Amino acid sequence: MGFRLLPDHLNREDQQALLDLVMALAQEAPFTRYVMPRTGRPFSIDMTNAGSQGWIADRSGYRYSPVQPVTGRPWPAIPATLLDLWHTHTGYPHEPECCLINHYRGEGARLSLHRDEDEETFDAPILNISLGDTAVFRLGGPKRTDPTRSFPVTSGSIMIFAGPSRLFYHGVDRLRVGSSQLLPDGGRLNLTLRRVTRPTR
Ligand SMILES: O=C(O)CCC(=O)C(=O)O
Ligand SMILES: [Fe+2]
Repeated sequence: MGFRLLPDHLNREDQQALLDLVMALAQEAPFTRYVMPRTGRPFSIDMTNAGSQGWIADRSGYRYSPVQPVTGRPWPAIPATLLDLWHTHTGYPHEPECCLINHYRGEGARLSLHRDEDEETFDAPILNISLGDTAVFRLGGPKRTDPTRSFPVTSGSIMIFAGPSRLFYHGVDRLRVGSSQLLPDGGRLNLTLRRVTRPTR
C-alpha cells in the first residue's frame, strides 16, 4: 500500500458531473482566499469544503472548522458520488469527513511543498481528484529535505496517498494553463477527501 496515480481515470461525463457538483457546493459555501498563519500572506488559490469538517487557514493557524469562516454556516454535505469514489479507491471502512476543494485559477496559482498533517488520524488514505488544467505535481518523501520528483496530473486523474505516502511532502508547482477546456473559465479544481477525526467503534 502506497502512493498511486490513476491517470485520466474519470471519463469526461463523470468529470462534468463532478464539476457541476462543485459549482453547486460553491453556491452554499463560497470559495475563499485564506491567508497564511503569521505572515498573513494570501494563498494563490481559493478554497472551500464539503463535509462535517472543513480545512481553513488564518493568521492564527491551520485547522479544521465545522463552519465556513465567512458565512458562519456549516459546510454542505459531501456528495454521494464522492463518498463512492472514496470507498472504491481507499478501502477505508469509515466515511471521509472533509472534501477540501482548491481552485487554481490560472498562471501563478500554486501550492508549496507541505504535508497534510492537521488531521487527528493519519490511518486513512487521502484521495485526490483533479479537474481541468493539468497540474505539475511535486511529490517528495517523509522529510522536507527528501528528493522530490514532478509529474503532470491531468483532468480526471485520481491520486491515492496511502500507507507511508499519506505523510509525504507534496505540492503543485504550476498549471499548464489552457491544457483543458473542462472549466468554463479555465483553471483547475482539486478535491481531496480526508478523514479528520479518529473513528470510534
Ligand atoms: O492540488 C493538488 O493536487 C494538491 C492539493 C493538496 O495537496 C492539498 O489540498 O493539501
Ligand atoms: Fe496536501
